[in-house]
Amino acid sequence: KEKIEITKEQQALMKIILDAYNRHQIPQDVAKKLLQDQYSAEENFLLLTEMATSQVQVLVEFTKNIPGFLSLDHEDQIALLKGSAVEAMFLRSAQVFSRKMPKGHTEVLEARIRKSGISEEFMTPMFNFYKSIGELHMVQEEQALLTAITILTPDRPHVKDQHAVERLQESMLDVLRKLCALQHPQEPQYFARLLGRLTELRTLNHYHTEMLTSWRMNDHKFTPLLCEIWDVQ
Ligand SMILES: Cc1cc(OCc2c(-c3c(Cl)cncc3Cl)noc2C(C)C)ccc1-c1ccc2c(C(=O)O)cn(C)c2c1
Repeated sequence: KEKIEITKEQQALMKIILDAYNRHQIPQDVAKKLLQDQYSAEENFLLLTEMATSQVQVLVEFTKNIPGFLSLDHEDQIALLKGSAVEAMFLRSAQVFSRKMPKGHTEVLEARIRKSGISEEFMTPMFNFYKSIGELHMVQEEQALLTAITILTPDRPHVKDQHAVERLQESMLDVLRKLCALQHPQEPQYFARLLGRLTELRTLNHYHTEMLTSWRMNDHKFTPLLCEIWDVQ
């Protein structure tokens, strides 16, 4: 039985990532609106757009706290953020569904997503993903590391120095691997299951692009920040 040891510097890295993950959350007033406003498809779309915009801001702050990220080439930093935003947001909203929010909020949020102009064909993979994340019962550290690993994916479009990104991602993957082994000793394949979710996440990118197109076809407007990060309009 190999002795799994998380080194001092890996513990320091873990603490930085976890603090950043917990420090940046959607402001309560935005989350509270979930329960108040009306339920028309229009209202729901606007609320979801507001949450997505707030979530992108949260994501940028989190990313800036990933050790080594700010030392990357500046254009690569942008390419990584644009390339991973949708996946990181699906990961976050899945985690919110599976655990974080007070009971009532989850149903309300699901109802709003289901009635916001997203066609059925994208609902199924989205809620299947939410369910598959929920079934993992990830601890905060695992969620934070998985988000950082998603952001540090080297083969995003337009990334020039992929090796520099790979090195950062590999150090995160090593900590996550050890953490999984320590947290789930009786489930040796748990780490592989987590990485499998990252593959499922990539398929959601494709659906999301179609979702954006269909919203735009119905003349839905996005905020400047979403237009910039998702290259729409
Ligand atoms: C739950 C959701 C949805 C969302 O995006 C909403 C959207 C999506 C889309 C869709 Cl529907 C599902 N998953 C990912 C995408 Cl990105 N695609 O386009 C839009 C808008 C532009 C209509 C953005 C953000 C949250 C979200 C995230 C975190 C929290 C949170 C906390 O951290 O404590 C509390 N609350 C209420 C949260 C809500």
